[in-house]
Amino acid sequence: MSSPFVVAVPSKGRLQENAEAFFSRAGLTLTKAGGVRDYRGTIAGLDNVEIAYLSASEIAANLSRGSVHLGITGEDLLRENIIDTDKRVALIEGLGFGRADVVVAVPQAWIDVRTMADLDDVATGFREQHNRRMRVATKYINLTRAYFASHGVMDYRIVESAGATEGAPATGAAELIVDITTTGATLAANGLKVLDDGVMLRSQANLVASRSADWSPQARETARIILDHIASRARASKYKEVRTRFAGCNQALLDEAHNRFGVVSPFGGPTSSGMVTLHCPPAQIYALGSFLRDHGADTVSVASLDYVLDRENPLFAKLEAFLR
Ligand SMILES: Nc1ncnc2c1ncn2[C@@H]1O[C@H](COP(=O)(O)OP(=O)(O)OP(=O)(O)O)[C@@H](O)[C@H]1O
Ligand SMILES: O=P(O)(O)OC[C@H]1O[C@H](OP(=O)(O)OP(=O)(O)O)[C@H](O)[C@@H]1O
Ligand SMILES: [Mg+2]
Repeated sequence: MSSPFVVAVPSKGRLQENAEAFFSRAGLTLTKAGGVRDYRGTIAGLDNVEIAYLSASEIAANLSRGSVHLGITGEDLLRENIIDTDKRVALIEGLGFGRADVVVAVPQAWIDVRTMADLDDVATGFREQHNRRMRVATKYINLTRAYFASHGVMDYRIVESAGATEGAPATGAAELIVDITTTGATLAANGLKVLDDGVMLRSQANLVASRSADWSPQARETARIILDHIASRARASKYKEVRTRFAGCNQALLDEAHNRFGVVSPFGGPTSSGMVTLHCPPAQIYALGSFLRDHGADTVSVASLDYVLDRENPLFAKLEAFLR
């Protein structure tokens, strides 16, 4: 038997729920043979695929070392934990959940400090005045070093923080912090503010591929099938299906609909009786329906799409380009 194709999925919390829902929408049902406490699973109908339930940071580590082929984890963890991130892993697709900004935050009481340049001034002054460097509490050590260096801030030192980072300035453990924020509630509760140019990274959960996994021809074929499911669902959710039939429906009208509303006609132009099926971005549905009626349509029907299977698979194309 050949070695399994491994997909790493977050093992707890919001990321797990969202990741399972994401696979399920793509028609891929994850099942745990041994119940909720099992840390191995399968995908219904896909033999030789193993699901590994791991913490989000372990997923980044496993992708880096190649012990899983695909995984879902946050971009922040990838960029922090993998040197030369874009050489070791490919971020195939942002998934729209697990959103969090990695930010530089200082006490609100520092009213004159609004930017990284202000912070640089304060850092220099701090060192002269206190004879030691200003401390930054964070678990994002590599991201912080790179970002501070890119803004020319040198006079600081990092205090590694495992948790409750936002409390560090109040307890005197550090002068400022770098951490993730989603709603801003935790920063506000701790009397901190984000610098105007202090957003280091806008992170979200990504579908990620490992360069150093065992990419045998069979593994590539499995990836193609999984990514084909995902791409067909992604393509479907970008459009609604619009159908109509009226005598005045012609190619010129469709060209105008394409230019004005971003409509595509996947099955070609109108038939001789003016019947046509269009795909239209959801936000333009009403505008398109009005346009078609203005030009003679009596009825325009609009339906949601579950899957659109195209010959092209942009996600697999991205993986192939990365592995080349
Ligand atoms: N409000 C949030 N709190 C924590 N993580 C969040 C939040 N919003 C999004 N995320 C993302 O979720 C990921 C972290 O998930 P999680 O806390 O489960 O992983 P972990 O750090 O590996 O686990 P642990 O906290 O047990 O060490 C990161 O990519 C992070 O950006
Ligand atoms: O901007 P906000 O919406 O307030 O979210 C940010 C906070 O949420 C996370 O902690 P969480 O409570 O998830 O616990 P964790 O640190 O154990 O992940 C994160 O570590 C921040 O502290
Ligand atoms: Mg966490």
